[in-house]
Amino acid sequence: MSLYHETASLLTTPSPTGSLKSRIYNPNPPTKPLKSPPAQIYALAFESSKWSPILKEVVEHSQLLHLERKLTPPLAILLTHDLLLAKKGIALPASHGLRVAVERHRARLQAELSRARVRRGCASLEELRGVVDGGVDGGEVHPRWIRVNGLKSSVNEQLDTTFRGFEVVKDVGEVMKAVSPFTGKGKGQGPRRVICLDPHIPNLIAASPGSMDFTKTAAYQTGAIILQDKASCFPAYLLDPRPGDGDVVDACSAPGNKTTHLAAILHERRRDQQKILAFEKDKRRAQTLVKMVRTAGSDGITVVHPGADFLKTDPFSAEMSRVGALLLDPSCSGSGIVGRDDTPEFHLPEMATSTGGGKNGSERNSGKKNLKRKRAPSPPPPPTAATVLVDDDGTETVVASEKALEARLEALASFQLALLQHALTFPHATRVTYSTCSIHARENEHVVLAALRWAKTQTPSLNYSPWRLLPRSAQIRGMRDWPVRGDIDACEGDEEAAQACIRAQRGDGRGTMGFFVACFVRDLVPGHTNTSGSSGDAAAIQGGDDDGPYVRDAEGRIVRDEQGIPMLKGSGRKAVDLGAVEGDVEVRFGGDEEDEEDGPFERDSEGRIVRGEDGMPVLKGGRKDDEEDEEAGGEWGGFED
Ligand SMILES: C[S@@+](CC[C@H](N)C(=O)[O-])C[C@H]1O[C@@H](n2cnc3c(N)ncnc32)[C@H](O)[C@@H]1O
Repeated sequence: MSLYHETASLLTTPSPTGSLKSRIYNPNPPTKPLKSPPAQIYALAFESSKWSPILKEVVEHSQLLHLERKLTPPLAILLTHDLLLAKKGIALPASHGLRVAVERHRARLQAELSRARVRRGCASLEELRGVVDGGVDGGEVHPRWIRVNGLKSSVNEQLDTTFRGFEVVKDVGEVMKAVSPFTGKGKGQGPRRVICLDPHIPNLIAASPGSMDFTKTAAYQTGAIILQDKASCFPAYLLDPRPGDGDVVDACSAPGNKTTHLAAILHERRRDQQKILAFEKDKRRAQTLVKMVRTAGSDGITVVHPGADFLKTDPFSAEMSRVGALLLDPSCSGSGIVGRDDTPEFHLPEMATSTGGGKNGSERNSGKKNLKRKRAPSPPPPPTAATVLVDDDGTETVVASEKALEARLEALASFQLALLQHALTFPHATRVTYSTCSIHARENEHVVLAALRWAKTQTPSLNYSPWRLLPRSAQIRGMRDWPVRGDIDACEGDEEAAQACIRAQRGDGRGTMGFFVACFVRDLVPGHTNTSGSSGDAAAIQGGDDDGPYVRDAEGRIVRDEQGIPMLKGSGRKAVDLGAVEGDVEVRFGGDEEDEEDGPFERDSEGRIVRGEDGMPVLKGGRKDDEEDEEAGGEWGGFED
């Protein structure tokens, strides 16, 4: 059986179980071994399915099935695909009957493809490829998310170069609507090139699918832009590493989207003295990570540990002694990933069409022989989550029943919990994000709650308060504003925990993949020293960092002792001895910062206090702190930075 017959039979199996990949590589129940290379069958099946809405028109309008009686509808699509779109053409000997049957209609098929392209308003085949790759034909409309890499470029620079000529619209809904060379407004006008700047994640842009093949741009090839789903940007942004956090661990790093995002965040906040320690267990994937880190220009601040199992790291080793924040994004079921388990529908040409054939064509098509020809089986229904799991490392597991799915999720959840527990044992860590691209509560809220329960008894520390979830109100602004939160039932009715958890859902109009993230935090107990961030502390003591010289808790509030005295970073000293003079500390009069959600001072979008040119904090309402001091006339209100 040829490659084409095997692929046709695979694509037309009635009621298939599992995704296309699993049916080729790991069929359940087992089928006869394939004669053609599985990778070749997969590529042909996937690509032809993707193009099949267009190829269906080409085959129908060219009358191919009526002119070549030995072709079946699936064979016609597969062979036409390779003839018109594959680099090497039809993979059969030149004299093979099927190849000859299709090649003799090359000109006619080519002309029909050009017509189909023009009908879609595309000026070139490349443009049409962009539309098809963007999932417009048959797939779910999903924007192309592009993160501008602050280590290499800026949003303004990219707007002037890569996105020159793009229309800037106000939200992602408009971006998603702009894909309509087939439907709606853009019909017949070619794909509109539309972008919007994301309101939640800095430096993130959503572009209309099919507007451009960004992988071919100089910006992508030089690491100035990175293609990364919006939801996948949540963990590094939510982790929000601060100067006092010292080094940051990325526990499960490859391919490196979040590692490079962390690096960009540290760089933008001028925290290059902090290092990222990136672990990746899989050696092959670690190579991709190394490449990505280099291309993104993050190699200066990232130490990659290729082939290293995070579970085997010693949190008490010298290398880890400065680690104050960890990002944990372990392997998961991948159930939230867009386009992973969705094989595009395989569209088949109609047998008895007269389209484009005129009267003669219809008459010719009505012959007895034609009527006898077997009807093509209907296209396979898409696989369901209950039949296949494609994890985010690309591993597929066919699960034949709900019970098997449960067992698989259970196994993943225990592995995820073990990694999370390990992260929570780092002696100087005060922030840990846990994320998955899974939609299952079993891998998300349940793991988080189990880790919190475990941490209460297993990680007691004299230096730190117990681990807790960073509440929504204390999250960095974009994350606080993001409306999709954790599942309240999965959080056992705990509204606060559900609000602290962040979810993203596929297909809800916000243009993201399915995702989950939560941040664990704990505070340094007053009087104790966090030794994790010596570099950050040094800067803080000299007054050189951006959140002042005092120890702050995970929510940015100044930590005070029982008498209300702020603790100085690094030294564990009190900021001032009440019996002594104010000296080098700044004394603030007026309301206590804890009276308000984020204190009395103006803060920027990242929660940092805004200061005037002289370095004085600007009070809400526009006055500087020293002006307030004079006006307040000496009423004691504690210290502020
Ligand atoms: C979800 S992917 C990480 C994606 C990555 N954070 C990104 O944004 O590009 C999970 C990765 O964790 C790796 N991994 C799994 N178990 C690990 C372990 N025990 N230690 C280190 N890496 C591990 C897998 O090989 C896989 O590359």
